[in-house]
Amino acid sequence: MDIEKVNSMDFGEFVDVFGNVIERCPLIAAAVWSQSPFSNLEDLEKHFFAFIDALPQSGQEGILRCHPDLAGRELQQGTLTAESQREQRGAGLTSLNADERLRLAELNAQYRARFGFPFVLAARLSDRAAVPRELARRLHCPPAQELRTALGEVKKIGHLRLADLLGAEQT
Ligand SMILES: NC(=O)NC1=NC(=O)NC1=O
Repeated sequence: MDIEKVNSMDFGEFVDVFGNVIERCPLIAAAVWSQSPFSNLEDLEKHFFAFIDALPQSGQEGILRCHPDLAGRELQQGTLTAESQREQRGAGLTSLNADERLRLAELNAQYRARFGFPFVLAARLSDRAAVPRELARRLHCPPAQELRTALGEVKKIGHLRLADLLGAEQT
């Protein structure tokens, strides 16, 4: 898909295509559409990220809370979005043994209890060994710093999802 195609989309098409660039936050795509036309992928991405950066902390934490846990209940129940399912499978999180799954569940619970939002990491850039290690490390970060780190991961996930969408059908 090229940027001309994106710029030709009406509101409904745009949100259909880009509504899950930020996990379960179609509002962001709905807001970004009004910034059309976009000069390229970087410009489109810049508007997604600017929306996130302009939110109050409650809104930014809300975005994090829209993310399913890594290797959590939704993965077990098969209720993940298609993108999230692909990302978590790609990181090997669908083939954890019982011990690995339990450890991740414990770490996720500790993290959420400390920060009030779930641990978010770009799974496609990680793997089954690195996820618990990174979670354990970030668990000790100061809350203000951890919010910034987690939002950085949301942007990495968004960047990869946008690249998939715009890179798709590239001949
Ligand atoms: N809590 C999370 O980090 N969730 C996720 N990271 C991804 O890359 N995909 C997800 O669903």
